[in-house]
Amino acid sequence: MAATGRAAALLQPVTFVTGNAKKLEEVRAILGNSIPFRSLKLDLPELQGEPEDISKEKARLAAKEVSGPVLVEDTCLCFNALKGLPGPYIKWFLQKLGHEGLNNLLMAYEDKSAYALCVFSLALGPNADPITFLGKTLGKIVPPRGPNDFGWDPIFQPDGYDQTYAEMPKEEKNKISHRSRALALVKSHFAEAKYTFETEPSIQQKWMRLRNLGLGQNMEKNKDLNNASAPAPSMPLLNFRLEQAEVAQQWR
Ligand SMILES: O=c1nc[nH]c2c1ncn2[C@H]1C[C@H](O)[C@@H](COP(=O)(O)OP(=O)(O)OP(=O)(O)O)O1
Ligand SMILES: [Mg+2]
Repeated sequence: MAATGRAAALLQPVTFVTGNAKKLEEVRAILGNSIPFRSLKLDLPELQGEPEDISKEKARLAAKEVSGPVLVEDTCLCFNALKGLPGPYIKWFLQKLGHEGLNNLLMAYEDKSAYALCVFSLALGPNADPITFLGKTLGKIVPPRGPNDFGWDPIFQPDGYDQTYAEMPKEEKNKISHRSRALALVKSHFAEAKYTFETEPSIQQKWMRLRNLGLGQNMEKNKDLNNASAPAPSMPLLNFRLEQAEVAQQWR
């Protein structure tokens, strides 16, 4: 299902899959109501390799898990003196070395410059080729300053600012961050592609219509599955929804 010419109809809203609550918080704040999405907390296995390949593979795995359209992202912190490392491995470097250890990695170098890189991948379904969106913010690595509530924020000071990401008000970080720059491209893509979404309430309305027409015998027992607050759909639920949507189509 490629986004060419005609608007693609997505059965479900896009699911943003991440195991990181702080990422989700920022994505929510940055996207607002611009793209209808829901979230699923899942720590996906990550391939080793180039950031774009890691992100794309995450999207493929996520789309299989969700059986629908997904958005994922992979974040890198790249030190220029180390030719881009730790890059996508920053999570493990941070976990093992902490902020001080990351600073120490650069002790032998004068060049403390670094960049934060965010690679979002959108997969429209389990068999679709993911599309990537890159956002980059240049800065430098400094001894930690500010609240320690999100990863390496206290040691990254973006160029042109005298505060670290951690010291900045959230809205300020979200204006210039690697994540917001990548999401600006995601937003433009959605605006251009004009995807249409089969939203939960409309599925529910169709279900009500079918039930009123006496076609809902098998659906009564699945009623709770159609609750909009139900957890993200598993394969059987998606099939069930598909059937419903298809049957509903005939009765439009
Ligand atoms: O804006 C950020 N400011 C500070 N730290 C950040 C930021 N964004 C990601 N991070 C941290 C989280 C993780 O330690 C590593 C990226 O690893 P990464 O695999 O992308 O994130 P994750 O495993 O926590 O969540 P996910 O389930 O989406 O893969 O950098
Ligand atoms: Mg991860």
